[in-house]
Amino acid sequence: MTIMSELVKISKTQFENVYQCEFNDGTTRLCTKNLAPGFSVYGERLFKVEGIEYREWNAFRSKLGGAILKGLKQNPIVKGTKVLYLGAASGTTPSHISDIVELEGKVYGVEFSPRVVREFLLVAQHRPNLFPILADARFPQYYRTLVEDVDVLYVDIAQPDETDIAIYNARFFLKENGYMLLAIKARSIDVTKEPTEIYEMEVNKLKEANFDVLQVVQLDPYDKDHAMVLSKYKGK
Ligand SMILES: C[S@@+](CC[C@H](N)C(=O)[O-])C[C@H]1O[C@@H](n2cnc3c(N)ncnc32)[C@H](O)[C@@H]1O
Repeated sequence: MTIMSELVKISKTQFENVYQCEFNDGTTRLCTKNLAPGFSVYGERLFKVEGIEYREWNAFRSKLGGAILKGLKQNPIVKGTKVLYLGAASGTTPSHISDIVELEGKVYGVEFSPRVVREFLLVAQHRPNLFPILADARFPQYYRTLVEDVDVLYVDIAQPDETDIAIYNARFFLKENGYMLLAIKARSIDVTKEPTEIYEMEVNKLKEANFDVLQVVQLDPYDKDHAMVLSKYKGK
């Protein structure tokens, strides 16, 4: 475990269970309380304050972290939230969500690459609220018996038809008035169009599928040509 000696101050942010850490070199970082003390997931720094261990949350490695720093107005993920996460990869962002929802919440992480899921399983070993599922998000019927209805659907699969896949999963699992966080990678959808044009196209798909779009946060410089769309599901 790496203990940081130069941490000078830790303070709450407007978001539950998300903190701001200040270091003596003048830098600030987001951080979360480590639900799995002693374990770093992606090489992030760990440090203890008054007996509680925190983890640095690198916004260059996590689009939710980037969205928070770029002005996300509301984070629907709080203590106790049940989340279905599509595109969990090796668990970087899911691990911070696992910290935020604490043991009262659950994070079901769907990932279709077996190699990556093996790493995700190691992360989940120390986190009882994290449930890895090896499956293709295009076919929610294969994991419908493993996942309950959720408060939040988080989607980060960088596929050209990602928004359609997200909407399809929402119909299976997202509670009425539940929230969706959709990370859009403009270049996966159409390299010939301006990113803002693509965000608008995807937002229109959400509106047609009965979502209220609450905010579109552009993630540059943390993720170039990406946006995070926060929306609320009005039901089937
Ligand atoms: C950009 S990465 C996700 C990073 C991760 N969300 C994080 O912040 O830690 C996208 C992931 O989605 C996965 N993926 C892409 N298409 C998928 C699909 N149809 N079903 C499940 N996973 C998929 C890829 O294998 C990849 O690991």
